[in-house]
Amino acid sequence: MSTESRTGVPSLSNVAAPMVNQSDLPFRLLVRRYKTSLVYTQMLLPEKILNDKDYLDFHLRGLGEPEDRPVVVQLCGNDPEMVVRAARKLQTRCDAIGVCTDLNLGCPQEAARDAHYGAYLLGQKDWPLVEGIVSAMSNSLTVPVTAKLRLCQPASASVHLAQRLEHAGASWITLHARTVSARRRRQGAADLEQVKLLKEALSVPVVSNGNVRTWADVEQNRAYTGGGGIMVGETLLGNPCLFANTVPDPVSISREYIDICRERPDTATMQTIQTHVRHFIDHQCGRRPWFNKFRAALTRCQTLDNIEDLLKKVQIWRGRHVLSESPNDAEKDDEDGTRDPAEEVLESLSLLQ
Ligand SMILES: Cc1cc2nc3c(=O)[nH]c(=O)nc-3n(C[C@H](O)[C@H](O)[C@H](O)COP(=O)(O)O)c2cc1C
Repeated sequence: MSTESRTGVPSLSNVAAPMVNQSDLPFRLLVRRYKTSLVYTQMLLPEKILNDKDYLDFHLRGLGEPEDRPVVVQLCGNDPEMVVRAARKLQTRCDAIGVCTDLNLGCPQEAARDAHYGAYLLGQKDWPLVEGIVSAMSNSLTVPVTAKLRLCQPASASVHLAQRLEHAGASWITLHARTVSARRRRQGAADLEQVKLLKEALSVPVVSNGNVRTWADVEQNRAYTGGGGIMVGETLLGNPCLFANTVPDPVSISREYIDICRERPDTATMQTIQTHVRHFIDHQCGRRPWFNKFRAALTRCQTLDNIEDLLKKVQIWRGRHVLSESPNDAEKDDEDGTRDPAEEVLESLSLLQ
């Protein structure tokens, strides 16, 4: 069945993945400008949605406004009743609610393991619980319910879990086709054969996720897995224009993101904004000799104005690098005593050392 013909299911063709601290409203709005058809929020904690007003207010700010549609709110958790209660608070602000059985990253990885949610619900003994969550949600909510899985172990078991979730009411399934134990977390190729098998076995749409680095990967992934949706995480952080098959100027895209942050105050923390800008610049300039200096200065920025001043400096560094014969010349230029206005502004703010 095509995604378009299924009532209530948004277009799943080009999907921005849920990313803790990185799926903020300004980033969601940015990727939408560049042919991302559907955007997830970061994984939200039901208990905090229900009991922590500041947390709720922060994540509700701007959520589901007309420019932020279609959006999927992702919830984690292992208590069906609590997940449903939290989802009820959010369902008028989104187009679907997703359950996360795919969390395997840094610190939250330990949180997920300790609190027993995310990828730690993929073991067979927990399948009835995951089924119970999906079924409780699909019986109680007015919006479609969806689930995002990592590969089970053995990988072939993923099809059985996904079939059970389809019967429990999931309107589509996303498969991040790597296993939880994949050593370097999100590195390594995704097992697209498993995505293909899942598509053959399910009648609901399947979204393929994992290891897309370029537009060519998007096309190859779609062709190999038999068409349909592609979800991208890390690469969109560096290149938010991936789905438009464009590589943006890193300074321009940083400024565009910052402009959105100004238009939507208090929807992203300073740390989130710094991380986005670092990814944008890193994507194309991570090997430049000045990158570490930039990175250190970025962490010292305290305001959007500070970051914009730093971006002026980046433009100058990049210009020197492009004009210079070797990358080292850019460093030499930097040390030859030549002054420029942006540098003076930054030094007065103690952003450069
Ligand atoms: C910074 C970061 C935060 C993430 N947070 C979440 C999350 O909240 N929920 C989730 O299901 N997956 C999360 N993931 C996993 C991604 O959604 C995605 O499944 C994974 O990165 C693989 O896709 P990729 O290879 O395109 O990055 C996160 C990934 C990154 C890089």
